[in-house]
Amino acid sequence: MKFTNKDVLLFDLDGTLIDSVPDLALSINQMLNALDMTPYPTDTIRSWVGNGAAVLTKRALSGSIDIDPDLDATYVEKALSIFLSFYDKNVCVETTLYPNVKSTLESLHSDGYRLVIVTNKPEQFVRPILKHLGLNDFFEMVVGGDSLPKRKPDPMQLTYVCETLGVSPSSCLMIGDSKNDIFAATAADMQSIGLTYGYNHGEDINSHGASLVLDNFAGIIEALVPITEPTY
Ligand SMILES: O=C(O)COP(=O)(O)O
Ligand SMILES: [Mg+2]
Repeated sequence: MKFTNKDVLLFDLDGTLIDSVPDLALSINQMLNALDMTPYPTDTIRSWVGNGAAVLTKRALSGSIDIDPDLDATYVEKALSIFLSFYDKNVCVETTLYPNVKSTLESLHSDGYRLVIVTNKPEQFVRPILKHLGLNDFFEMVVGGDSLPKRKPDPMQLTYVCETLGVSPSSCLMIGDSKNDIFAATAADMQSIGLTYGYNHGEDINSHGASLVLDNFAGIIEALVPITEPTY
């Protein structure tokens, strides 16, 4: 599978560019500890990541990916604000880049692709993490999970990128580790690449209809037919 005529590459963040679970798990467990609740193993928390901070908090309070419908809204608000304040202090302590991410983004950027982050993570954390890991200058735009009324798997963030940059969905490619990324791309009429090494709630990324599935981030370069200068 090769992609042609792609100008804009939309990247998911957590589970795609960065392994942020160590810092997320630490902050979730600090929050649970502050509320006198039992902490969870990192692997359990990993399977809850991908739908934004509020959903992660509700899953942690429920002790399950399936949110307890009887959670008290005021209690959730309090827990979320505790989680966010702990995460704010530990946003990039043990977070790492996945293999080949930096070199691949560098190459795509210098080849003239326009690079955008579309994440469900709250926007306030995104640029600080990108700066810390030396990726910030590659991205001309960041859309967070709280930047708009809806987030992935809704297509709103992706459509917003198209409108803001003045491009059509057919000239964009969404790249992510979770079904939320693939479903959002499909709903926005965009092609997509799924990456196998991320979180995806323990599910197989092959089963969600991605245009292509890759094991290695560096494979993105080979999957793209290079943008060529117009010939006169
Ligand atoms: O739920 C999160 O915060 C992670 O979001 P992402 O995988 O869309 O970057
Ligand atoms: Mg992700």
